[in-house]
Amino acid sequence: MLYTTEQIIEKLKTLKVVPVIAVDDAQDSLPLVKALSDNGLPVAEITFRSAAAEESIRLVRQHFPDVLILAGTVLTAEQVVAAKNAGADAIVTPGFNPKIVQLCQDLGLPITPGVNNPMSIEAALEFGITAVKFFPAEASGGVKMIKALLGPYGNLQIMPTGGISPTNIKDYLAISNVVACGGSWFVEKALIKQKKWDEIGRLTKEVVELVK
Ligand SMILES: O=C[C@H](O)COP(=O)(O)O
Ligand SMILES: CC(=O)C(=O)O
Repeated sequence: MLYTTEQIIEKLKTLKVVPVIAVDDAQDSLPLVKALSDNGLPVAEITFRSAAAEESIRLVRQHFPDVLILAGTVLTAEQVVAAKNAGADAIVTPGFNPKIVQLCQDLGLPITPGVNNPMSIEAALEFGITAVKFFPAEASGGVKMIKALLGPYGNLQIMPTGGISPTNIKDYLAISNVVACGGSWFVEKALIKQKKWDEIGRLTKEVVELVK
């Protein structure tokens, strides 16, 4: 089913954490998403940083119909179409690309574009978008920068990503405009490569407990 942006944001608010993943072998996405889902995180941002992204989204959609799938690192129109056809619930981009935003809006596909300054935020507002990714969060000034941006742009709903870890995630989530944080520390490429599903499950449980 197609969710609205509002429904996606509501789901993200309950989940609080979004695993940002890149798998080289699409088959790995199944035990990976099972480890996440079984341990309290039925969500994955599957990024087009690997050639296996489209197939991974398709497999996860087939095997885990209830898992929220965000397609991440979407940089081209072709990737938007591929992600939609494979069954992604929403598109996430690292930066603000008006062509990608327009295409998603034309397709009725929710998009959370990346912003990290007033200029990109105002570009998003021009498209009627108030739910944004703040990327790269830590390198762009982190919690301090978000608080400064919320002065003029107090109605934003924000998903910080980039440099989030167990040591700072609670500081981000303490800001009421932050709906969820993206992160890869518990789904690192090395863990996936070595098929450490139990370890990923353990780390997932840890982060779910941490943000409760
Ligand atoms: O760029 C990487 C992803 O957006 C997630 O960031 P991270 O690896 O710092 O958690
Ligand atoms: C970082 C991010 O938001 C992305 O790659 O989509």
